[in-house]
This record gives sequence, C-alpha cells and structure tokens, in this order.
Amino acid sequence: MKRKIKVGSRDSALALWQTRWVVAQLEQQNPHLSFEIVTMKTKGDKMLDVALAKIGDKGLFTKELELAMLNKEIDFAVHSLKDMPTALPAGLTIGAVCKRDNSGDALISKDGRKLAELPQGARIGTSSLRRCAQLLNYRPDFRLEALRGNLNTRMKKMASQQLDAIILAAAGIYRMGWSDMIAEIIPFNVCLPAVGQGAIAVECREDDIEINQLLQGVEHKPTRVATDAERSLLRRLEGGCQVPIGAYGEVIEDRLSLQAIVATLDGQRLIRAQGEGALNQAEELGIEVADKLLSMGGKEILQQVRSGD
Ligand SMILES: NCc1[nH]cc(CCC(=O)O)c1CC(=O)O
Repeated sequence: MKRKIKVGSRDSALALWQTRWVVAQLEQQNPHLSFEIVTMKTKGDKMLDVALAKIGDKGLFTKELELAMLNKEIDFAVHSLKDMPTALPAGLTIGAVCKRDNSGDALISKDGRKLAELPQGARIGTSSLRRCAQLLNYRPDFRLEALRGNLNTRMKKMASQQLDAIILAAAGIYRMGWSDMIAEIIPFNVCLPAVGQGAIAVECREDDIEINQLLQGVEHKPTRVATDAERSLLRRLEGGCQVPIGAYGEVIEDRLSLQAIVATLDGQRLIRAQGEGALNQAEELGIEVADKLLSMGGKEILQQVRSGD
C-alpha cells in the first residue's frame, strides 16, 4: 500500500501557501508518494491581540505541531524558520531549509511613499521590537504603533487605524501575491531582518530516515548555511522575540558573511558587527559575531532590555 505522508501546517493563509509550496515540490519529485495536509492552530494563532514580546513563549507558533510530530500524528511540519526557537525539542530536527529569496522587511505606505519620504512624526505599525528599535534609530520622530494579527488583519488595520505605513516581512507579501503594495524593501543599513526571516523550514523526527531523505529534495545548502550562522548568533545572545536583534547571513561563492545588530528598544543605542568565514564554519561565525556585539556594549544593552527599563 502507498504510504500517505501527513504534513502539519498552521492554518493561516501564509502558512498554507508555504506548506503547499513544499508539498508541490515533493510531489513532483516523488510521484509515487501521496501527501495530506493537516492544519492546526497554535497558541500564537489564538492570541492574536497580544504583542509577541509580551507573550514571550518559545515555540509559540510551533509547539502544537511539534507535539503532533512526536505523537506520530504527522510526519513533518512546515514553518517559517523565523518562528522556530533556536533549540528544538528532543527527537526533532530541521530536515530541510528551503531556498530564501527575500529576507528583507517591506514598507507598505499611504501613497506608496518610501521610508525617507514619510512625514515628520509618521505613525508606523509594527509589533516587532527589532523593527521599532531600528526605525527609531534611523528616524527618532517616527511613532511606532502596535500591530499584530495575520497578514490580512494587518493590512486592514493600516486603513482603520489611519497609519502612514506598516512593515511586514517581504517574503510573506510576495507569497500572498501582494508585491504591488510594497513601497520599498527597507535597506539593510536601516533595518536588518529577523534571524531566519524569509526562509521556509521543514521540521521532522530525527529518527525518521525516510522523511529526512525525502526532505533533501527541498533543501537549499546556501540558505541552510546562512541561517545556521544567524541561528547560532541568536543562540549565543539568548535572544528571542523579546530583544531587538537583527541578523543577515549570506553565502557569496565559497564565503559566508554575517552582519548583525543589537539595539535598545528606543533605538538610541544600536551596535553593529559583522564577520566572514568558511562555509563549514557557520556556527563558529555566529558565535564570533555575537561575541563582537557583546564586547562592543551589546551585553549592557541586553541586560537593560531584559530588566525592562
Ligand atoms: N512574525 C510572523 C511571521 N513569521 C514569518 C513571517 C513572514 C514570512 C517569513 O519571514 O518567512 C511573518 C510575518 C511578518 O513578519 O510580517
């Protein structure tokens, strides 16, 4: 009998798009296999009105899917890598990291204005501490307003709350087919993305050899190496959604580069560091750049942010 592979996904439009994209490739590569998508709500889907930084849970968007995987109700789960904690539950692994095209943050604004063209005191919607801190560092006159919910909700809130602009991950907007709405991809010297942003990751049981093998078909080595470095940096800084940390790793030919920032919530202090290394030294590079940030004053910033003043 043909094995039916059960694939776990959150039920948001973006999550389903990503899951279908992964499944479509696997189906094409493995015409003898059949797949079934099983959707689940995670705690993060149920608590849409609370700022992520306030919920402060690890695995807010992943835990239910991980439990289902450990209980063998599903065989693998598709996530936004950005939503995955840096330490996974025992027995689970990232079976594949897929090719990332767009890791940046996108500005969606009234009249299509770019960041530099926004008026004094412009009101910008985002609940990400990382985006707030970097935007305030760039333009202290901006007024950042809380904005959560799935992509559809956030778009509606821009109009109903009369915001001048909102910021969303570019990858999500492209996947939803809304690229026409993007005024600008915010340059990395203004705003570095979240660790793993733009990359789709597939999580599975460590001991499921067949599934691990299958997932090699959607693995993209350069994206894996770049995001390994980003995740290693985040692990070293012990950051989650509660701390403004941005990072971007990139493979150019046979070299891996990593740039990162850590900032205070008000954006008044922002520290930037970077490094470069060999492709097989991703973890080490993450630690090296994290340690640079810590020694340049990042340690004090992290302490200050965590103590809540
Ligand atoms: N925080 C939620 C989340 N997780 C992944 C994405 C977008 C897709 C991606 O980064 O791969 C988003 C939306 C956003 O930040 O605008």
